Amino acid sequence: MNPAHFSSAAALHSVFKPNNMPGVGTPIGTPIGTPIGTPIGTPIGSPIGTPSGTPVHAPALVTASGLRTQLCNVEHLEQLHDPLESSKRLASYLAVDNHFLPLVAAKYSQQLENASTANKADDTPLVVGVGSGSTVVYCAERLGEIKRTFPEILHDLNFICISTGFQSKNLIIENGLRLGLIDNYDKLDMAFDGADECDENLNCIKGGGACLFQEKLVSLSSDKFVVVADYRKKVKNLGSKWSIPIEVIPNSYKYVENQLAKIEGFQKSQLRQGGQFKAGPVVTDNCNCILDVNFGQIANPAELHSKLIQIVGIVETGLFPNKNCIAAYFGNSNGTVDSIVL
Ligand SMILES: O=C[C@H](O)[C@H](O)[C@H](O)COP(=O)(O)O
Repeated sequence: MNPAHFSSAAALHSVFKPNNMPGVGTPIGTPIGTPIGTPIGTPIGSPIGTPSGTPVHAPALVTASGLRTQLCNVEHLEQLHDPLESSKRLASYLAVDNHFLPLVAAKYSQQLENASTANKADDTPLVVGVGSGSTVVYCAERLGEIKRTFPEILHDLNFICISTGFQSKNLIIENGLRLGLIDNYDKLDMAFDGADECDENLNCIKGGGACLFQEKLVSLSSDKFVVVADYRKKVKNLGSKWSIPIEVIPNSYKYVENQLAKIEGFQKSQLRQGGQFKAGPVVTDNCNCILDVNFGQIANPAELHSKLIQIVGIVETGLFPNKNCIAAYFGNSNGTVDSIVL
C-alpha cells in the first residue's frame, strides 16, 4: 500500500463541510446545470472535410471529468438522517466516479474512434457487479444517476449490471439499471461491494449479510474490484472485530465444525440464526447455512482460506484475500472519506 494514496481527510473535510448542511444542496440525481438526460459526447462532432471532400465526423472527446461535471456535485449533497450514512454515500459516489467514469470514458471514446475510422466495432458489453449490504446501495444509486444522465452513452456501451444476490438484484432494478446473469458473460469489467473488515492490503472479510458466495463469484469474475465501507471496517489485521462467515451445505455443519476445531487458531464457531424474523438458522440465497467462525487476528488470510476451503461441506469462505481489489473508500463519522488505492 502506498500511504501517499490515502486521500487527505482534512482536505476533503474542508471541501465538503460548508455546503454539507441540512437543506443545502441539490436533490440526488439532479445534474447541476444540465437538463436530465442530456447526453454529452454522443457522436456529434463537427463535420470536417477529407481531402476527397467526403464529410466525416470528428469524435467528441469524452473524459471522466467531463462526465462528472454533468452529475450531481458530491460537494453539495443534502445531509442524510445520520452523518455516517452521508459519509457512506460520499465514499460510494467517489468510488463510482473515480473508477467507473474513466471506464465509461475510455470505452466510449474507443467506440467513437472505431466508428470514425471504420475500425471493427467493439460490441463487448460494459458489465459491472453490484454487491450487497447497506453501503453499496449508494453505488447503485450513483450508477443509476449516471445511466439517467447519459442514456445514449450507456445504451451504446451496452451497460449491464450483475447482482450478488436477492437484495442486490432489487437494488439494480430499483435504480433503473439493466440486470444481467453472471453465467452469460465471460468476465465483468468491474465490481463494487461492501466489506465487514478491510486491511491495508485490501484483504477483506465479507458475508455479514450472508451473500459471500455470490459476492466472491462476482468479484473474482471482475477485472477490478472496489470496496466501499465505513471507517469501522478499516483494520490492521483481519479478524480484529469480525468472525469469518463461512457458507456450508446445511446437513454438513456439524462435520464442518468438527474439522474447523482442528485448525490452528480456531476459537469458536456459531451457526448463524435468523433471529426474530426466522425460526432456526439463516438460509442464504443459495439455500445454505452460515457458520460464523472466530480465529482471532488472522496473520495470513490466503493461507487460512486455503485450509478452510478444503473441508467437505464448505461452499465458500468470507475471507477475500486480495486478488484484484484496487481501491477501498471508507466514510468517516465526520462526513469525510479516506481511501486506499493500490
Ligand atoms: O454479505 C454481505 C456483504 O459481504 C456486505 O457487503 C458486508 O456485510 C458489508 O455490509 P455493509 O455495507 O452493510 O456494512
